[in-house]
Amino acid sequence: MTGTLTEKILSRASGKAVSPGDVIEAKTDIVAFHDLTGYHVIEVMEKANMVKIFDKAKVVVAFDHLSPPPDVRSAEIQGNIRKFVRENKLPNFHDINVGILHELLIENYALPGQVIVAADSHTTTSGAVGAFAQGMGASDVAAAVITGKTWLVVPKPFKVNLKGTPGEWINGKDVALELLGKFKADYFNGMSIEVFVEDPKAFPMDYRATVSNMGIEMNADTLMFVPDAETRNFIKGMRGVEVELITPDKGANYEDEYTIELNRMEPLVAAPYSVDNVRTAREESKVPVDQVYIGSCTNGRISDFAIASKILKGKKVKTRCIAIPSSYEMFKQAMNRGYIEDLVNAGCVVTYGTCGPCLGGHFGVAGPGEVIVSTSSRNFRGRMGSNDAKVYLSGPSVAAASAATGYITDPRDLQ
Ligand SMILES: CC(C)[C@H](C(=O)O)[C@@H](O)C(=O)O
Ligand code: SF4
Repeated sequence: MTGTLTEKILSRASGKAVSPGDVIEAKTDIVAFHDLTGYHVIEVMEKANMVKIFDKAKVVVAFDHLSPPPDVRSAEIQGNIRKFVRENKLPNFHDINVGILHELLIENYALPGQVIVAADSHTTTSGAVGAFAQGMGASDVAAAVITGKTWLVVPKPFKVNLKGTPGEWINGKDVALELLGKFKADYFNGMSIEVFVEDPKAFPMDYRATVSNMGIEMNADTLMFVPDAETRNFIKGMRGVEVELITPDKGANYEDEYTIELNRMEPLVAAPYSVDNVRTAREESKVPVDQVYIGSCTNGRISDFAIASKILKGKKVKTRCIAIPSSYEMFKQAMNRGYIEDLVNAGCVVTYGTCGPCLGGHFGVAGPGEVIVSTSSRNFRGRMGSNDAKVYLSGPSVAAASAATGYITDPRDLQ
């Protein structure tokens, strides 16, 4: 039998040949939670009187949402989780100085062919390295922490082909927005998206992580890039290990497929209040902007900072601009390459490794009536603060260009 990537991974994890629609019990390779949901995961385990852990090495905990704690309640929650981590001797714990969970999973843990579940919807991000990664609620994650297993409905596979090479200002976000604009936010419900990249070098891991991250905005169960030379090089570069690549069989069956010609793409935005309200940045070029946010587990990686610094170096921002690399590692890389200095000199406020303004938590919450251009994942009403704020999602090139001019700006139109 020929299998898709989804079928091959889930067959391995469940110990039997699977097909779309099957309800299966799958072994989990990594189970993870963060401060905000970890609180509930632990509560579920304690209430059930089942505080045991299937494999301590396979549980990952990171502080990112309430981090560093903006209030007493958040500090208390983090304190309780630290205690749980200490008492259960969990080795893979990342306190406030490491970064956003999904970024840490890609940098340090996720491998092609794994099944990863975590108590956060953007767990799909690990699909970038070819893992079947799905976000789940706290109870399901608690069950996986205890048993090392989870139940799943095998999704229907959909194939996306990325052809050619993206232009200078195009990034993974534009591909995600293109898919959202074309198919809308609920089309991929019950499906897994498998992305085939024609030229592995043309679409690097950072871009892949952005697209996989937004897989959940497309309502897909997961969004995986078929592992290739880029996957191998990325993991070797980050962790010094060689990985085995798992790939779909030739002739595997997909529900449908869609091809994107990368060289024909233009910088896109998602206008308020929906991720699939997609337009070109040029169509929105009259909109004045109050604040720009460059960061989050969607677009806070080194290539995002490279683009932002290329645009803002030597300029002064005309909006408030907040820039947050998604992890300490990304911060250090951006610092060593001079990007942090460029952004600070341009007038940006920079910190690292927190969800911060992405979900209106802290570090730059949107005020009433304000217009925000953000590289993060969601733009529904109230997402980044006030219900009356308007959030436009974009990639880093449009975000940085908009900070430079004070209006939504396609970087090709910068003087
Ligand atoms: C708080 C958490 C449960 C949530 C998620 O699951 O995605 C958050 O990370 C988000 O991006 O909205
Ligand atoms: S950065 Fe935003 S999208 Fe990512 S986990 Fe944090 S709140 Fe969710």
